[in-house]
Amino acid sequence: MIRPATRPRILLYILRRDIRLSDNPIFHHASLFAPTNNNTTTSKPSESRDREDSVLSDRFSQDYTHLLPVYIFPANQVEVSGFLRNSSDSSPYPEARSQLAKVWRTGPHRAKFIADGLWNLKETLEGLSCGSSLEVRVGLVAEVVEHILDWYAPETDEEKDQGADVAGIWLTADEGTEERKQEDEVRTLAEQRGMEFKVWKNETYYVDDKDKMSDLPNVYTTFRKQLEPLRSRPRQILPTPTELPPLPPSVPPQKEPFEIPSTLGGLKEALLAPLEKDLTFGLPFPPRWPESTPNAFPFNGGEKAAQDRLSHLISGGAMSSYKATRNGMLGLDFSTKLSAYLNLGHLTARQVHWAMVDFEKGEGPGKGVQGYGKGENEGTAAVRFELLWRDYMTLCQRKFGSRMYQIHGIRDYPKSKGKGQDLSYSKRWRCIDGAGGAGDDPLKTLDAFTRFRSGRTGAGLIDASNRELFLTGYTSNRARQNVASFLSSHLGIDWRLGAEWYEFLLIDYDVGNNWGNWQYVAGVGNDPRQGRVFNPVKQALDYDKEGEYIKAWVPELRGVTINKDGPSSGQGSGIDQQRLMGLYQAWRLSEWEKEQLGLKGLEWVDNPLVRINFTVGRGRGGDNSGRGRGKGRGRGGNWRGKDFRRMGNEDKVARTQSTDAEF
Ligand SMILES: Cc1cc2nc3c(=O)[nH]c(=O)nc-3n(C[C@H](O)[C@H](O)[C@H](O)COP(=O)(O)OP(=O)(O)OC[C@H]3O[C@@H](n4cnc5c(N)ncnc54)[C@H](O)[C@@H]3O)c2cc1C
Repeated sequence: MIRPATRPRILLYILRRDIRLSDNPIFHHASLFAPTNNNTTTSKPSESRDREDSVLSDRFSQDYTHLLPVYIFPANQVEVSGFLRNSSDSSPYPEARSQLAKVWRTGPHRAKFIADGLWNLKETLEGLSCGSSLEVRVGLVAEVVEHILDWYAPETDEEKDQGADVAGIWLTADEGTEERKQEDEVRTLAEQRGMEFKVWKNETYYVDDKDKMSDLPNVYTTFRKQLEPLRSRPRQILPTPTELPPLPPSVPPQKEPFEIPSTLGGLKEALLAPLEKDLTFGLPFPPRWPESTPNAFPFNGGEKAAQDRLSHLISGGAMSSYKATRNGMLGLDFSTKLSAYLNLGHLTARQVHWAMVDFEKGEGPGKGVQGYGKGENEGTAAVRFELLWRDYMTLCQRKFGSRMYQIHGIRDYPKSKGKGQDLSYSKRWRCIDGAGGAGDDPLKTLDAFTRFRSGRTGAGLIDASNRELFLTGYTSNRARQNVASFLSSHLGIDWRLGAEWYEFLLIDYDVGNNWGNWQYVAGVGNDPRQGRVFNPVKQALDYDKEGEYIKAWVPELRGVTINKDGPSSGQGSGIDQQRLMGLYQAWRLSEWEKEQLGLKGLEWVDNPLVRINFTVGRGRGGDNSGRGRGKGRGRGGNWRGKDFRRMGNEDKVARTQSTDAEF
């Protein structure tokens, strides 16, 4: 049928975790429908590499006159009651809380970061001066899409002449099970109405050339070896559009009973209002910001902020020194802090790769920085290695689907005599509903989980990390590994509670990366060396050598003096390690010192959840063999098995007793 040229043909673009204009296949393709279609690229070296792969060779049967980009806050994942038009209205949706711990699914830190990203994109689109913009909606994704389609659907002949057709719906693939369900529902709507429907590949991957998930190895190292050398793998990035089809002449409003604020401040307020009704988030002793402790993640969300961060990492030399600093816990640049930008789609891993290539070739910013123009260095190689971990966890999400969220994880246990897996081989967990088979008292388990969340376990490193996470939405990879190991191994608590808590708080939360990493550390995921346990005292000695991180976030312990010129216990550092023991676990301080520092009577000092008996000093109780030393991705320095053998010759501490949770 030939339609009148004036009748708008709308392409509906449902944005999800692809909140950027650059290296975005949907915006790139939509730009081909722009009225003048004279797209040019920006002149930055890393953005000027046109791709010639299959994405660009797609041809579309439709042509579109208008582009309607819509971002939807999904009501099952983000609490949307703050968007209600009238305070007397109530939300038609249940609260967006997690299944087990019933905590919010999206906390304040991530909510603000998402809002920043949306506003930045909206302003960027409007800045193109071609009539484009971004619309924000709240609700269940399929319901919102249906509302938009219904609003445009003509009911009378007159409307048919004046109206517009939504002729296609595009969105970017996402691997979570809920996201896949959304996709299916929207596909059904599109098919029912005879529209074009296309799910575009998620372009934030570093490589992603695995189409058959049965080919994905269950061990990361095998996967990585298939792809090495990593520097030669990534595809080119897409040019940034300079013109897009305009918004349709009229745009459906947000469905009642909600309304969308017209400013960034208003958007944040609406997102935060329900969360701020209880700022303790259910904790009797919520962490408070310690005086003079800086935030290690003071960044705003958005494509511009992501690009600024990337430039800073390259020009300031942090990318090149990454290998040496990545296990840090304090400060701005010990690691890239790009995860949130990548996971919300403000940046792609390929943009990171090509920016590093420019540096390595001496073509982009960073002149004068060590390694400029000298090819791949230890730091840039290590960043690529980690970006591939991100791919891998995301692909595991695609491969294993809902098994990522099951208590027994993705591990294959032997078949039982009848059918199915014989789960008697698997670990028993302490659960807050008592269903984990550990014979625990659910109330005590809940109490321990509450203390864990509050940063009041008595293990300094764990408490510092959990307080930091609560207050900032970020904590380092080193700290995350210890925290996850502590909850799942030392406390024996259902690791999924920890994963839900992280989902609530992390700015960089990503379904595959969060649940995959929790499984990995809890020993039910794809770690080929199962049963590893991180010893948080040993780890603190290795990575918080002077206790600065613990003191930063657990201010009650700032009075514990560490003699830097004292006997070094053979470490040669001059740090008195006996003193550190009291910082790493305050129960080890003398009664006199506890009294002096006002620590007496604090539950986490007097009754820690776990007492890790640990001796410092060469040759005391340790096994110097170095057997079983951690290899691979820097997860070493941890302890394996019941006897907690020393893992490396460099270790000067030995654990003399096994630990048991004291609850
Ligand atoms: C229990 C636990 C939960 C985690 N949850 C998440 C999560 O929800 N989202 C998330 O992005 N990462 C998660 N991680 C992985 C890792 O801790 C973060 O990616 C990293 O700390 C983010 O900081 P960064 O960007 O400075 O990382 P960098 O050290 O600078 O690494 C560069 C990039 O590589 C990727 N990366 C690094 N380490 C990992 C890893 N172990 N697994 C997958 N990708 C990695 C990230 O995209 C990161 O931005 C988790 C790790 C653990 C142990």
